[in-house]
Amino acid sequence: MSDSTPLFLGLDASTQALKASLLDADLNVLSELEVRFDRDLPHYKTTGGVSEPTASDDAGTVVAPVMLYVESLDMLADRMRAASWPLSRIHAVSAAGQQHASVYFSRAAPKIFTTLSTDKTLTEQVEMAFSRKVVPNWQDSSTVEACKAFEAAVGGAAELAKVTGSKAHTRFTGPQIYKFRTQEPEAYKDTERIGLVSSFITTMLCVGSGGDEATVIKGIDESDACGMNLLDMRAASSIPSTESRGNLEPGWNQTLLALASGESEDPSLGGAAELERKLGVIYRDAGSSVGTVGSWWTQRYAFHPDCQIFPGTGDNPATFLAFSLAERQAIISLGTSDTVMVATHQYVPDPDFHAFFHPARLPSSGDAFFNMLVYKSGSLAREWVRDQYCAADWERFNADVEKFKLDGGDKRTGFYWLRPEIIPSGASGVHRYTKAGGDWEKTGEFSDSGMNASAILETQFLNYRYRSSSIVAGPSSSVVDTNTLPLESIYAVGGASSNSTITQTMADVFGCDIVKPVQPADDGKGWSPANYNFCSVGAAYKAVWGWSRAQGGEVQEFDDFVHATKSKQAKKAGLGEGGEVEGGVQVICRPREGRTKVYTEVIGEWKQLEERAQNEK
Ligand SMILES: Nc1ncnc2c1ncn2[C@@H]1O[C@H](COP(=O)(O)OP(=O)(O)O)[C@@H](O)[C@H]1O
Ligand SMILES: O=C(CO)[C@@H](O)[C@H](O)COP(=O)(O)O
Repeated sequence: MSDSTPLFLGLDASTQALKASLLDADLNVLSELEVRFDRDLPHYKTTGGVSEPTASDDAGTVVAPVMLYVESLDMLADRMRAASWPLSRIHAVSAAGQQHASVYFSRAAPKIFTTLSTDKTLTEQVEMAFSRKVVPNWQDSSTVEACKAFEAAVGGAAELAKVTGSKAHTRFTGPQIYKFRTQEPEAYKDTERIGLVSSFITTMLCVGSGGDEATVIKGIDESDACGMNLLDMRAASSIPSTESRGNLEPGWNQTLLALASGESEDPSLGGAAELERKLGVIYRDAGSSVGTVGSWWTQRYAFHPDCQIFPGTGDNPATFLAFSLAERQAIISLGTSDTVMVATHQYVPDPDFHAFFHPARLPSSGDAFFNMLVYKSGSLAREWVRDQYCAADWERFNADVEKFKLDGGDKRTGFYWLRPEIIPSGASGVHRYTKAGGDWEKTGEFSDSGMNASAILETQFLNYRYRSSSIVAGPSSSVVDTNTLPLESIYAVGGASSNSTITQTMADVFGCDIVKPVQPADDGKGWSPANYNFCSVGAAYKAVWGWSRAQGGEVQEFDDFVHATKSKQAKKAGLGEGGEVEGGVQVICRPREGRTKVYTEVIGEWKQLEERAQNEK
């Protein structure tokens, strides 16, 4: 790499850390850095990135101090400089932020953000730029009343999902704004703008001295806006003439804005029109720059004055971008919670899961979306089974999965909802069923405790397969076809994807390949697993895509751009494809002969049992 080649930065402001990835124009990840909130900024006294609840907090309140995020930016910038990252060669930056969480800018913010001194840190200068000192975290569940009001306003959970892509969720931004406006009307009045974490980081990248007060606070990315319960995602043609959604396309739903802003309760707060103004523009083209890096960054850290800033997006949309999914491909993240993301060209709203706009589509291209399923009972539930029944040992857990996996004989299944589950909604408790010839019967414990290991994995993957089938079938299909395999391949990521018994079971249940991304090894002698932070890397891919478009070359769809650039990357590294590596992706598990049939035969009955278990006390 010569000393003048352009570099690109992706940021990920997630729950527990602010992370950065440095890439070159061929999408090679060169280096990564992070600031971990609990460890590196202990004076904010957070645990897992969030504050201890205070006596005055409502039940379920989970927040973090906004200045924690500001100070993490100061610290990250210092770390990038200390690690000798060539900041002056960074040509474009894009950020990702934890979804749903909102940041409240005060009336003083535009002035503060355009009159900063380079000699001082952000932390020393911007405290008064926020009308709310805390950021409600995505784990917050204190807005149950607001959620009820949101669903009632449009005719129920299914209707709200049709309008906004999701039923009401306590963590979503609309219900959070409703709560803030109700509990702190004066602070709401003093709020100039409301952003998401992604738009807040994007804004902070543009601050300095001498900028334009009117535009220094940036708008909200269209894909991230889908996590707010405020954006009307319906096609314009399907909106009844009696409903309006403002001037933008797609735009904020006016009924929901009126509700969140308390239009009928306290007109002095400005109603829907004022809330719409506070939310600002929606960026429809994530590959179009929102401005250049602010003078605070150029003067203090020697960023190049032409460095372009691209709209920030949510952490899940950014992770989605790191994989450029084709239709019928999915990402399954086996982390603390399990998350499934499936790409689709149809808008598939469903109260069980979330629909988002594709986070990097050309305005001229057709519809593109992804659906996301979020499960609380991911690794924590698997760990519980391991600890209760498998001597707290993954090796033993794996051996039990193999020994007791379902076959053509006696059947058993279990549901392990240790905390109230998201899908199916509100399901809780541990429920086990067996079938030896006749009907399924509820049982206390299985005849062999090792059966729990296979039961939990099989039930989790049958669940993900069943819901993936309904996404792939599209909105018009009322019956889920469980005989057809929904997916062609799955990217497995997250901590538990290192366990090959788990990924093999996933391959068997879904009947498709499980893959992982690879990149040219540092020694140039082959491929190595891409173990980078996919979220900040996905954000950086978007910055490279947007920057390349601005260079006047051929305008490509994001996914085509990433595929073409990666093949170039492989060619440059002298690496051929073939064998287990194709398109920068390595197959790690293939379904075993005869195994998928076992699951296809049982999935219908399994679904009925899931409904039964959901209704059990
Ligand atoms: N060998 C393994 N087998 C199964 N699960 C594992 C294994 N190693 C790690 N995990 C699981 O991975 C989880 C952490 O995943 P990670 O993606 O790091 O989480 P997050 O990013 O959500 O904090 C742990 O809770 C653990 O149960
Ligand atoms: O709420 C959701 C998705 O709906 C979470 O996935 C948040 O987006 C936070 O993610 P992390 O900070 O844990 O990565």
